[in-house]
Amino acid sequence: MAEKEVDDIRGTCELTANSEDVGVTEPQNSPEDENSKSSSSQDIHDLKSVLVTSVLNLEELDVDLYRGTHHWVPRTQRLFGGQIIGQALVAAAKSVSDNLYAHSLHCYFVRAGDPKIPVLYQVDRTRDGRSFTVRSVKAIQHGQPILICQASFQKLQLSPLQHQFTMPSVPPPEDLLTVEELIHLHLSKPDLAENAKKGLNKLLANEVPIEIKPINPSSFYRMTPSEPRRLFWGRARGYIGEGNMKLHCCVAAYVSDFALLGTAMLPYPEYRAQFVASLDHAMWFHSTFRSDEWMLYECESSWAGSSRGLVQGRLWRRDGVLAASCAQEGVLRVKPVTSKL
Ligand SMILES: CC(C)(COP(=O)(O)OP(=O)(O)OC[C@H]1O[C@@H](n2cnc3c(N)ncnc32)[C@H](O)[C@@H]1OP(=O)(O)O)[C@@H](O)C(=O)NCCC(=O)NCCSC(=O)CCCCC(=O)O
Repeated sequence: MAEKEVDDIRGTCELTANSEDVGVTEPQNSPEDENSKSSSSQDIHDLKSVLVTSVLNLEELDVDLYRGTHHWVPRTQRLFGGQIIGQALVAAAKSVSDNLYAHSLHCYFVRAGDPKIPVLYQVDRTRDGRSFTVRSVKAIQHGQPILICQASFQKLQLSPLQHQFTMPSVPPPEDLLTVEELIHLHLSKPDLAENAKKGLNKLLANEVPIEIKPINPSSFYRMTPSEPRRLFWGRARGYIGEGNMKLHCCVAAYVSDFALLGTAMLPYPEYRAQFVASLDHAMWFHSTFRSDEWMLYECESSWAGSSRGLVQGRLWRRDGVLAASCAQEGVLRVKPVTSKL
């Protein structure tokens, strides 16, 4: 395996990070949750997800002021964007009443997050309306904002207007391998270089709180040039349970930053990332879902240029209901694979 391939697997795997009662969405035109668990997957869900016991479990310091810590930090040594978004949504949701559900959020990542210290979340109660309520959250480190986020919440309101795209047809998660199983497959190759083995073994030691099953592993890992589109099944590792949609939205916000921006690099395997970071992230919640059950994440990039890339994501329940959509722009500074610089 080439060094770049290990790097790409590492880049993708490392971008899953680390969070009890949160405070975010509910059934908007919600069909029944048909995402029932298969008995074969039950055993690995016996342990509560570290996402709910740790990362999304913020400490309340004062009114509308919270502190979040990190469970996992990517190799880049800057905080995982999904963690900051998920924690910001938890903080926002804590100041809204139980009959309000998150329907959208809009964030800018203005500075890199420092993994050595916790993050403070300061909530501003921007507006409380009859139907919609808006919160602004500043994530702060070293006295300066690292993320600014607006989140909007709505009372449950039904409507006769309902449509959605159709979910792509893909093999079910039961027929696919997890990232860890794929790594084991690579490790079993007799001609694998020692440094590649070392890199892959390090990856296996990572405690990534999300389980991933790529639909097409070779394009997922940029082994061949492909259209800027990436599909994978994903779910929170461990048990979360049904009932708390607020929490599931925060977990989904966390997951939504995973492997999204890298989609814009899929057509260019001859380049490797030199500096890749998300600049902004928006998300819309459409329906009830369980983030600890398999959901299809469909990522596509509509544009790249000017050292930036634009990507869109759709999160599907396995019964075909569109649960959430997101969009993100990021910095993409690259260098040729052959470059030693
Ligand atoms: C750094 C951000 C994006 C702002 O950039 P800029 O305005 O350029 O800030 P500076 O502080 O002036 O520079 C930072 C750094 O970059 C170098 N730089 C600047 N311009 C250029 C250039 N044209 N060419 C080359 N290098 C340039 C500059 O010299 C500095 O280098 P250094 O001195 O070595 O530090 C800023 O807004 C920011 O950091 N925002 C936070 C972004 C973030 O942390 N996002 C969340 C994490 S990323 C993530 O979790 C998702 C990744 C997904 C990847 C995937 O899906 O595969």
